[in-house]
Amino acid sequence: MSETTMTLPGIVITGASGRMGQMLVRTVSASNQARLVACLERPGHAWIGQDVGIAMGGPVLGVTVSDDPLEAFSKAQAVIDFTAPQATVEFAALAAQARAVHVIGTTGLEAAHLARLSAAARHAVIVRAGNMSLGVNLLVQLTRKVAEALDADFDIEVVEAHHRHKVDAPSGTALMLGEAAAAGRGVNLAEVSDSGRDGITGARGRGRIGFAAIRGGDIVGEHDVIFAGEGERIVLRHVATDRTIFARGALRAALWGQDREPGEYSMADVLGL
Ligand SMILES: NC(=O)C1=CN([C@@H]2O[C@H](COP(=O)(O)OP(=O)(O)OC[C@H]3O[C@@H](n4cnc5c(N)ncnc54)[C@H](OP(=O)(O)O)[C@@H]3O)[C@@H](O)[C@H]2O)C=CC1
Ligand SMILES: O=C(O)C1=N[C@H](C(=O)O)C[C@H](O)C1
Repeated sequence: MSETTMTLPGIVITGASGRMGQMLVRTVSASNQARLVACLERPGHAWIGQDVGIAMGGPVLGVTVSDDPLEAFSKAQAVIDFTAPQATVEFAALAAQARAVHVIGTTGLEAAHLARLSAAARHAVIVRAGNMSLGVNLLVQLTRKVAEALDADFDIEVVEAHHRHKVDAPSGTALMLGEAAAAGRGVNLAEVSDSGRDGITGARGRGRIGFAAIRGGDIVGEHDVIFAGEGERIVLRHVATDRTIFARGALRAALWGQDREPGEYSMADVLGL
């Protein structure tokens, strides 16, 4: 490794065998702005002890998959984490201890998880977003603007579609879009949210923000924000066709977070939106 390469920020990928984990390993190892320094999986995982490139069915990458986060984080400047809520809060405490930037793509986080992330962010930088793509983060801004411009004569519905393996609903992106719509309207999402309608639900309430989720096949991620009025309808849409958009966003966040003050940041901060 050259001296210049050694000075690049070192990145750890958690959940390296996952759909996003593998995409992140490819993106970081191909980057000339960062170094892949460690890959993590849980104890007992079949990949532990193997070279991550070989485990992925490709060429040797020179990084052995480990189950020791503390040791991995101690040699890194950033941790990119697309795993599951419980794992993410545990990684946040360890990343803060190591003063490594923690980029969190994990969705399905509840209030108790978010409180633990806020505690960790007192000591280190956390960048978290339910969607790390440029397109969705622009869509969030557009949603807020359209919601600001229209009154409650326009019903707002967020419809999302994902692959059959997704475990949380509404998606993290749908919630970001719902929050943006609520902010545009000057209301609190928790007070107007309708999700999972089924049976005799009664007529739609004025001013509610609805969510619907589709799960099937290999859909990467699709989101519509519908503003439905009398005689017209506005639909804002984002369609993801390749997970590299999320991985590129996450790497950008990891680089952006270097030398920032401890705290909680979003992709809107990273992208300057
Ligand atoms: N913000 C964004 O832009 C995006 C966010 N996501 C989110 O990222 C997350 C992961 O998605 P995806 O890659 O599709 O999921 P996968 O299930 O494919 O991958 C998750 C990985 O995390 C590992 N993991 C889960 N729990 C633990 C744990 N307790 N300790 C260590 N490792 C653990 C899994 O290991 P094991 O198999 O052993 O359970 C697996 O390797 C989801 O929350 C998803 O919504 C996804 C795409 C974009
Ligand atoms: O689980 C996924 O796959 C995705 N999750 C994120 C979400 O919950 O919105 C982002 C993207 O849509 C893919």
